[in-house]
Amino acid sequence: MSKPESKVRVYEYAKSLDMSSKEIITILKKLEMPVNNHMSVMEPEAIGKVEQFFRKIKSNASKPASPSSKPQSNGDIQIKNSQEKQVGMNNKPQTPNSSQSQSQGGNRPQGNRSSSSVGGGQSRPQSGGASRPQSSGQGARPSSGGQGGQGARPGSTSTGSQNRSGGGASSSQSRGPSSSNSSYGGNRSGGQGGQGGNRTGGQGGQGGNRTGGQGGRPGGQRRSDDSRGGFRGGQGGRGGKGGRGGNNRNNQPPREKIDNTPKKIIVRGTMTVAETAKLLHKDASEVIKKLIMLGVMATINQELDLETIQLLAGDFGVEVEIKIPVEDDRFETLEETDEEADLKERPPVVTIMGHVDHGKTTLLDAIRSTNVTGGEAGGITQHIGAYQVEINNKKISFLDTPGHEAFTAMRARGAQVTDITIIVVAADDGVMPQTVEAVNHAKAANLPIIVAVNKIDKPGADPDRVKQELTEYGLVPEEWGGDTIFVNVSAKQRMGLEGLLEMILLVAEVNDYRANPDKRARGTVIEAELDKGRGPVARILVQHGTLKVGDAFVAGNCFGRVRAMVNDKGRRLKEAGPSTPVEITGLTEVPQAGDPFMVFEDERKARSIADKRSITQRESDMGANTRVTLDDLFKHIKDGEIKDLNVIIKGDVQGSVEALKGSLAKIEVEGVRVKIIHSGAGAINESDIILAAASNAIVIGFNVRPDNQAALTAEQEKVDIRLHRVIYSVIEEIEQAMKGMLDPIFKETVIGQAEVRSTFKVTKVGVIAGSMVIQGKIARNAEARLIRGGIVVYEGKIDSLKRYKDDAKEVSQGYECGITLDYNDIQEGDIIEAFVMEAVER
Ligand SMILES: Nc1nc2c(ncn2[C@@H]2O[C@H](COP(=O)(O)OP(=O)(O)OP(=O)(O)O)[C@@H](O)[C@H]2O)c(=O)[nH]1
Repeated sequence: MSKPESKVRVYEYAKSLDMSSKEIITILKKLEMPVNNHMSVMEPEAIGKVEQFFRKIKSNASKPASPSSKPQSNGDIQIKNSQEKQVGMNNKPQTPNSSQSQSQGGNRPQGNRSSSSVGGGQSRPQSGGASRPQSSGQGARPSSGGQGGQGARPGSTSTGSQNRSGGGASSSQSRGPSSSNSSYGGNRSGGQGGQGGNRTGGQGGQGGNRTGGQGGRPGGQRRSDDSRGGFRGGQGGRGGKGGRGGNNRNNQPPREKIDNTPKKIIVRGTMTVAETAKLLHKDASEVIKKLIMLGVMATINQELDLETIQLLAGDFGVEVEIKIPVEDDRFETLEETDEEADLKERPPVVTIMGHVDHGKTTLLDAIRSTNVTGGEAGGITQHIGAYQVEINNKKISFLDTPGHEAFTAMRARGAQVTDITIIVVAADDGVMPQTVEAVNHAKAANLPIIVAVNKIDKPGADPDRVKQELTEYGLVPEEWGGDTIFVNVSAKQRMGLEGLLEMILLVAEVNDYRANPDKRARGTVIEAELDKGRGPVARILVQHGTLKVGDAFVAGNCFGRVRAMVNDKGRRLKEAGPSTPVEITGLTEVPQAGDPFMVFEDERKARSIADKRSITQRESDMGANTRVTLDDLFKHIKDGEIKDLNVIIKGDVQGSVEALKGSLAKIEVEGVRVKIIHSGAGAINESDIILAAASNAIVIGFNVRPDNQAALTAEQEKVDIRLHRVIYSVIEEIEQAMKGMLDPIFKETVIGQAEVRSTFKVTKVGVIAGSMVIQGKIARNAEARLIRGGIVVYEGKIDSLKRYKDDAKEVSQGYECGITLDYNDIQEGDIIEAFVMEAVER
């Protein structure tokens, strides 16, 4: 049988190697072997040479894997044939076939057991070789097994070659024959087989060989497979099929492929080509080919998107079910419902706000230092953005960053970390603008408010006046029939602090703050920074579940694994439950304050979610704004998204603010009402913008302008600011917007600002403002407004613009100029803002 089998046609041989006939013909021609076309018969010699050629390539390649890939496959058919022959031939003598035989030799390996038994005895050579096999080192190395794989195909040979060397000795002893065979890689392989598979070999000479091929694989065990599939086996993986190998001998049809393609696969996200192939039960090379046919050039490690995976699977006739946990990458919106029984009481989280210098920091420090719990005394307190105190065996967590801007900025990012707010008001100073802002920020967040009337130790302290003033803002003390808790304290003298803490506990009790500690942790980043020594550090408030060292997590668009965790006393923790502030290391990047934090099952998952989040964020950054603007107000109203139009009003004087509030309250448009969430006199500041952003509000400026920072933040946060000088026009604009009837309008574009450095009175001309252009440019034909302390004191045309004595068309930033307006009350320090009106499409 050997003979017939040894005759293989080019196309068969090519097919067995997963190659094209053309490629084989090219190789044969290169090797100067006679060949006409794909039907040409390949004599053993030709096959041997081709295999040798592959072997050579292989041994030159640093990585055995790649080249082999194809070749190996060859093994399949051909080899089988060869094997079969081999079997028949077992005897080494047959060198001729050897080429194949060798290959087969490799194949045979499998023979070990089964076959071996058969031929075993006969093939001494190998057997011989075989025996030592292991010893042979190379073959021996299990790894060689891998090689064995290669061995299978051409590779096998190569292996073989090594083997030999390795087994050299042995082989040599084993006998020349094999060596002679060795001329073909195969032989050697046999030889090696000896070594590798040897053991097997031990039994049957040939067995040995075959083994050889795979032999590599220590496989004594695998033998079973091996036994069959020689080559394929060798080639790895396919070993399975190899099984047939065994049969081969019986001349069964060379390869009948068992189609184990799944009917359906479940896809949970993007996958690499290798992963997809595995899922489809296909060789990566097969998948890559298919992809090429689909017009996708991909490498084995390339990530395939869902669409491509679907296409690909469809091409293999496999149904795809996509199961992507969508909510995972927007985990902050994930609403987890816990069983009532799993909820345990948790400490309240408190934020302190108030007007500048009213004592927020002093109060925070006082509370912290007077309430170090016994167990933790002596710990070095450190700033981690929040801290916990204990009173009456109950804990309270304080956020350490006082100020409503920080609070609202977090809220604007979607973070709801606070349960209770404390508004600090100095008893000697009373309610000030930022007190009102703080109250409105707390109210906008729907949080309970406790008023701490501070500095009661001061001589001019008048707590009742504070109470009185706050009633105007809806905070009425209990003793006056309201429901707001007022506590008199002196942060400096540490008076009244316990009372304050007790009140916090009371509010907490009433509101019954609870969380489930027995699940994966979720929380919010309070602060984060890059520490030179420790890398990115994040201060987290755990809000649900329990965070443990070693947990993989996502924070914003960053991910990591909790390497170390310390609390505010500098103590290392292994785990942290709800309402606990902790500082963690183990992040890959620095997240932002307000970023949501959540634990995931492993780092891989965390990474993929972080990646998805950053992509989504980039997309939304590029996309349209999500804030309400007057221009699209009507659409929101129609869509039922808006029932209250949140508005912040800033005016030049309290009187005009009140007038405007009254007029806006009267606007009636079906189903919608104007809700003023904050108002005050003075320029529009950053705090207003942040509040607007957090509350989806528009800002109305009445005779005031945004300060620079506010303008910048408004642009970033896409907050709609409407500036007016006539109450009527405000009302009309809002009303029209609510009805969806805003006319196309002219939009004002500020082109520059100049600061008045000195003024000169010139008869008949008026006051000349000697100014420095501090931003943009001032143009002669632009309109101008004069701003003093954020308030617009005049608006009109620019009368004249001069550089030295000459009229100028425009003057750019960094240059001085003289400006006259049709208005003479110009003062040093005033800002002249130049603007033009441009028609904009709605
Ligand atoms: N007499 C007296 N002085 C106090 C009290 N609390 C704070 N102060 C003083 O008031 C000043 C301002 O206190 P801070 O705690 O810095 O005020 P703050 O509200 O944190 O100020 P900003 O951080 O600037 O917003 C400091 O000089 C404190 O010593 C108090 O209860 N009594």
